[in-house]
Amino acid sequence: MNKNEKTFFPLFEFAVNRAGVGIHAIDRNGRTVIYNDKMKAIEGLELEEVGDRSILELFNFDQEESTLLKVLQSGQEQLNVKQTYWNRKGTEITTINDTYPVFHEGELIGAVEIARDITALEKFVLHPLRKNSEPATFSQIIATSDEMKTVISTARKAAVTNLPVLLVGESGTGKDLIAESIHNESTNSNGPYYTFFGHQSDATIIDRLDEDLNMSKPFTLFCERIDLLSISLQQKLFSFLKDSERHGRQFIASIGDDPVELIAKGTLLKELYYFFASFTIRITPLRKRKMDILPFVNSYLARRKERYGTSLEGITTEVEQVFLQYDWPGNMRELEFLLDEVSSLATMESVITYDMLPLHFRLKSDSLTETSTQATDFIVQPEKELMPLDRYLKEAEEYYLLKAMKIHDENITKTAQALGMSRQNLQYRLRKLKNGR
Ligand SMILES: Nc1ncnc2c1ncn2[C@@H]1O[C@H](COP(=O)(O)OP(=O)(O)OP(=O)(O)O)[C@@H](O)[C@H]1O
Repeated sequence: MNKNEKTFFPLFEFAVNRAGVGIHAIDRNGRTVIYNDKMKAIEGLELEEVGDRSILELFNFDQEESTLLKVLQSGQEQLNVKQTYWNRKGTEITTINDTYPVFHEGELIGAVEIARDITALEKFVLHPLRKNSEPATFSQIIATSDEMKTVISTARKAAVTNLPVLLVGESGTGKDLIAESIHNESTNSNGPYYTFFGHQSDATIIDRLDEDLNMSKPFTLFCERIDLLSISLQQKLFSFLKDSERHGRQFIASIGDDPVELIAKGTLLKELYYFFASFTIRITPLRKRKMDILPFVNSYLARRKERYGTSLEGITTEVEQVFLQYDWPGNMRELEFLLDEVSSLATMESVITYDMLPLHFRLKSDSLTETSTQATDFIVQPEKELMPLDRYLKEAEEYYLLKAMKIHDENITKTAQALGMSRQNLQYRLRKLKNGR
């Protein structure tokens, strides 16, 4: 570094770290030379971990997977590439990336990626329709158990009264679906339905609520997981709600745990709780109302058959037993994802058999059943149909990594050591498996 560069380096460093976008630059050998604070926040990595290593080594990317490397190889910029992924803290992040090759005196010297975190914007969206393109209504909600029947009848009352509603339940229990059903069956159903996402919102979004919502009337605002907002943002949201209460406006909120406990822990503002508490609806976790599992499976398969003409119609008794014994920590969402995964791989089968369940699920439900999945599953058996090599390798890797993690009490450092790889590499692979699911 010459004298000029030395003097200005702290200025460059300061500016790069204060930038509101993530910046990641690599030199021509793929080594990281800039990795700013915003990028760390987005990707959940520390600079020390990125260090002087090439990103290939760090993440063990396939060459095609890294935009930075692709740009380095092709010398062509790639603009507006949207990516959604879970960083290693398990947070879902959506970014828009621009990646540029950098030339100096006609020679390619590296590449720079600029990432804009648009998670909050992406999530603050008008939600007129759900993923299945039909407006959610109570009739789509599976409610065979007494617990769910009570939930539905209370929610129907809430739809009529227009009073604020608080939905309490673990992740994946259907709070979102119920909130939207309340909207669609209320007198507000002709107005828009907005979702405000607690886990990715900031003060700007609350200001935008003020600007955007005060123009429309009537509307429903669903504040999802308010317990994930900081207390100061909860205060800001509370002031907005208090000032916006008018006829024709329905406010619904959800929280992930018992409100009394959340208030005691200091993660839920008492005033905000009281604002919503007039109709508090508690949704029991799926493990305590297993009666709803099989009706959900049947309804899912029937919907899929009707929509895509798929051949799957049911599950074997063995799979039924596994489903009924498993605890479903991710509730209906976990069951739905599992069925999505199985159905997308099915071809002509009409019944879901135990062998069709993905390995990660069979491993989790292993201890619950006699038919556990063992390493022998990876031995080629003449009576079984061969699976494509890439799927076999993926499943074998998943089996091996999860087993290794289990042996080392889920400790990343110890497992990585035992497997002879870096922590980052192991974390990257686990994250990739999770995203792949
Ligand atoms: N009783 C049910 N009947 C039919 N589908 C359901 C039911 N419960 C949940 N689902 C489906 O499961 C998935 C997850 O539900 P939803 O997003 O409403 O959960 P949530 O409680 O809002 O989760 P989070 O707290 O993580 O936002 C959705 O696709 C939803 O349609």
